[in-house]
Order: sequence, then C-alpha cells, then structure tokens
Amino acid sequence: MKSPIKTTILTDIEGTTSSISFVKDVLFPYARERLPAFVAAHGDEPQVRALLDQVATEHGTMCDDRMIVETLQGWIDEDRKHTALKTLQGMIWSAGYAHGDFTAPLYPDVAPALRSWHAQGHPLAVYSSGSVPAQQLLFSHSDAGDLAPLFSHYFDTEVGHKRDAGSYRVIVERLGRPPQDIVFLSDVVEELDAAREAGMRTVLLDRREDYPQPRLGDATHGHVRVESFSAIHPH
Ligand SMILES: CSCCC(=O)C(=O)COP(=O)(O)O
Ligand SMILES: [Mg+2]
Repeated sequence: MKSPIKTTILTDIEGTTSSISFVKDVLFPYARERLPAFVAAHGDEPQVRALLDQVATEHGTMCDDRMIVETLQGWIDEDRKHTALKTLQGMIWSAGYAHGDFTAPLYPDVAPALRSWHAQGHPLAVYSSGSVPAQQLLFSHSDAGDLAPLFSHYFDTEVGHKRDAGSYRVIVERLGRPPQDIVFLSDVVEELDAAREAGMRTVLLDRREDYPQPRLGDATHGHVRVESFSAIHPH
C-alpha cells in the first residue's frame, strides 16, 4: 500500500521554538556589543565588505565604518529584519556559540515534538528572519542537543519578508509540495495570514511566557491556536 504523504512542518523560531527573551536579551545585545570589533577585524573580507556596502548605500550619505556600525546598531535596536544585518549577526553569533558564550534554549515541548515528527516521517523546515547559518547554529547548539539534522530545508529573508504571501509561495515551490500539505507554525498572526494566503495551513503558537494575555476570539485571525508543540498532531 502506498504510504500517505506526510504534512511538512515549517516553523518560525523567535516566539515559536525559542523565547523572545533569548533573541532580544541574549543574541541581539551580543551582536550589538561586538559589531565594532567585528567590523574592524573583518571589514576587509569581501563578503563582509559587500554587506557593509549595502548598509552604506541604504544609509544614503557618504558613510565610514563607524557610521555603518552605528546604523547597524540602530537597526538592532529597532529589530529591523534587514538581510545584511541578519547575515552579519549570524557571523558574530557563530563565534559566540563556538566560544561557549551561550547555547540556545528551546521551549521544553519543542525538541520532543520535532524528534517525534521526524521519526514519523514528517519533513521539517525552518523559516526565520535570522539568516540560514544563524538558524543552523541555533538548532545545532540547542540545550536539547544537535537538532539541525532533523531539518531538510532552511529559509530566511532571501525568499522575501515573513509578512508577504509571495515569500510563502517561493517556499512552496522550493519544498515541492502542495501548499495544503504544509503547516506553518508562528507566534505572529500577520505571518500566518501571509502563509494562509499562499495556501498553507497555519497554527498560532500562543506562548504564555511571551504573550501573557492569551490571544482568543478575533485576535487569532481564525488560525488554529495552541500553547505548546505537544498539542500539534500533524497527519
Ligand atoms: C536564527 S535565530 C535569530 C532570530 C532573529 O534574528 C530574528 O530576527 C527572529 O526572527 P523570527 O523570524 O525567528 O521571529
Ligand atoms: Mg516569531
């Protein structure tokens, strides 16, 4: 008998697998503080220079490295999901993980669910504003061990922004699955709205730690709402 197609699970990171506080209070300050030294040490490397030049172009005026660093630090403070910033942050976090300055905490329900879904044959993928290398670092240095091999695909803002339906259409194309066979997990209703517009199924993660007021009724925008991965049973 032909085995049924298993739902592909596409997950967000911040507020879905990992607390907002880990990203905002650990990762972002770590990158912010080390940006000046990182740019001084690596600013002449072609890949880093190209990213810094993108920032300078966007800044609009003649910009030296000090101004570029200040611009990037301002973007970190604003939580801008800019692809060049996210790539540079990932490079700085790489050293942080390598030096053991931090590991990546996951909500306690996440690793058991990911392992179980993987064992059942569900393809797993990530879509986060953090760069693909940053996503891989996070899952390979999780408090629950190396989970990176569980995922077959990683997507970042190279496919587009998370609130644009077009980004999810690109992901559908790259996953090679019908959109209705993909379920997107996120804590942000605007992201879920965009995924639903592209035809995906959606689940709102409503984490009590990050969202003390439960989002009920109209606030869920009609998305299935759960508080834990353990309440998700894909087929
Ligand atoms: C890859 S971990 C860092 C996450 C990050 O930089 C970020 O901006 C969070 O975005 P998400 O799309 O995971 O909510
Ligand atoms: Mg999120």
